[in-house]
Amino acid sequence: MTYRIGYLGPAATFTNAAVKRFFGGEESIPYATIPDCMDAVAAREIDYAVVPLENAIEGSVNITIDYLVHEQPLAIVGEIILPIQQHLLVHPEHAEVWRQVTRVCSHPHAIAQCHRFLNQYLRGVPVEDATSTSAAARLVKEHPEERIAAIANETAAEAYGLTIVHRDIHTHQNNHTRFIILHNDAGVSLPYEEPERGMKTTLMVTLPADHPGALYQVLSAFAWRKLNLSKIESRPMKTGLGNYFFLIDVEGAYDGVMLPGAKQELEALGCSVTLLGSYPCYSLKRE
Ligand SMILES: O=C(O)C(=O)C[C@]1(C(=O)O)C=C[C@@H](O)C=C1
Repeated sequence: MTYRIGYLGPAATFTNAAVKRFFGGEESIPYATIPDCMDAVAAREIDYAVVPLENAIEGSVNITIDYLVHEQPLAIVGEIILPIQQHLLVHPEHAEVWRQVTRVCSHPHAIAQCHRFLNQYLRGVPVEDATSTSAAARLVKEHPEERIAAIANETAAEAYGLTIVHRDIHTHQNNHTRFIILHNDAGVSLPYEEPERGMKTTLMVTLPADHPGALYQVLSAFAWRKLNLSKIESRPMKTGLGNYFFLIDVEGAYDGVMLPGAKQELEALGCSVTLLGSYPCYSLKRE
């Protein structure tokens, strides 16, 4: 059976690279935005959506977290980590004069990953957001009459016939992005090899009321069970200033007694706890 995998398009985004390398020969379908891609899973147009969640330099992709929590409650069924290399691309006609570009376009997360380069080499040049890195590359291809640069990957340069005029322009070299695989059914397991990075569980926790030590109590439910947290992040509930939920990543699968026990303890304290997924974690190597 072939699966249909949705990703943030057009072709040659980093998300597309993660899908191609992880899902191999499955059918992949581009969507213009992350929410579109998630809605398509909910509507059962596709089997899985792959969306970016966090970058090593720029941090969380808030739209992914917020849409998952507030709008489209899909299950996280897998994680893929991909090495990220950002390059500066221009139309071949402008390769010699790339320092004279009049604007730089890319996905906001990619722009943020390259601030040092932009400050050093293209200070003062207007920077414009695109829906993805490859959407920016496509724009450059479609407007040879304008001197536009895109920040994107090598595959985008090939796909849109652009010249890479500066390689590896991301500010910190150890650049990686975490992508999550979303599905309608939390019970589905990925039909792939054993994950080399083991299992992880993501919980969304809201506190009953703000009081001294509330977060400490939450953390202690994990601490005395020796459950290792790999990430904790607060995001606004969007119900008013000062109201937050916490996203907590715990090493290990949601099985046995420890993690379900921690969830029960938090609920006994009056917290609301939602299991967003318990899933295998894969890492792709630099090609
Ligand atoms: O625009 C792309 O190429 C994407 O796949 C999106 C995205 C992101 O949202 O973080 C993915 C990886 C990189 O960190 C930069 C951009």
